[in-house]
Amino acid sequence: MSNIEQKKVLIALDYDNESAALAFVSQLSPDECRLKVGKEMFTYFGPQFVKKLVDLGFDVFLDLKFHDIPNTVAKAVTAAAELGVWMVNVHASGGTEMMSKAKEALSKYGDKAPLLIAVTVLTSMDQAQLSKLGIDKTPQEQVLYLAKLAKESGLDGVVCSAQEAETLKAQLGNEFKLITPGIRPAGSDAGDQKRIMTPAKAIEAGSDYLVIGRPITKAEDPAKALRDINASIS
Ligand SMILES: O=C(O)c1cc(=O)[nH]c(=O)n1[C@@H]1O[C@H](COP(=O)(O)O)[C@@H](O)[C@H]1O
Repeated sequence: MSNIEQKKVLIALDYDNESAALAFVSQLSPDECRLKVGKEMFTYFGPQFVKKLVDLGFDVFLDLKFHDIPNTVAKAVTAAAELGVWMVNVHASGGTEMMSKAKEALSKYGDKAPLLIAVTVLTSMDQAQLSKLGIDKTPQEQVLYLAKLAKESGLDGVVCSAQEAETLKAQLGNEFKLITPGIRPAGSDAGDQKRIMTPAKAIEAGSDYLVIGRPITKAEDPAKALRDINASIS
């Protein structure tokens, strides 16, 4: 298995304890996965924690899902680029002006700019949840609609569920990256995730990267859980 194939897994480091997170990370190699830092760890441990992971040689996805006015988001993604992260995200529902301004702000980093990704419809949402927000489309239709806006705005890809991956690849092309959370190996607990798929099926459907948290971090042997998932998608 090549390193490129092995690095399709982005592990969601959703810990409330920095030492526990770092002890877990010490069992991993930057050749076998990338790491995602989200709102919980960033709020507890801040940019210093992100820097530690970057300094250990990991590609870091800073998952703060920025959603604000264009000026604020452009400055926030600039701060992410200064941290040296590999990927950063915004909510597509922040609009095309917000997304374009964020992309423009990263242009000065050239090859070193983080990938800029838009969240479409959260994988914890289903049709009933969308209807409650007054959105009359199916999750699939809404994801496609927002992903088209993200592409028009110059973004590098979207976060969606693997259930939409096939349609998005067909409509938006192979270069447009699909980052898919809601990944559950067969038999594992879905938890709060609604639109789920197994790692192998997600890759088959066209996912470029799999975001996986609890099925790895809460496993009895997390390093083995990662190895098993990598083996299942090789
Ligand atoms: O942007 C994300 O990473 C994200 C988007 C989304 O639609 N759904 C989603 O679950 N996520 C993140 O992906 C991770 C999934 O973790 P697990 O459900 O534990 O595998 C969490 O850190 C979520 O914040």
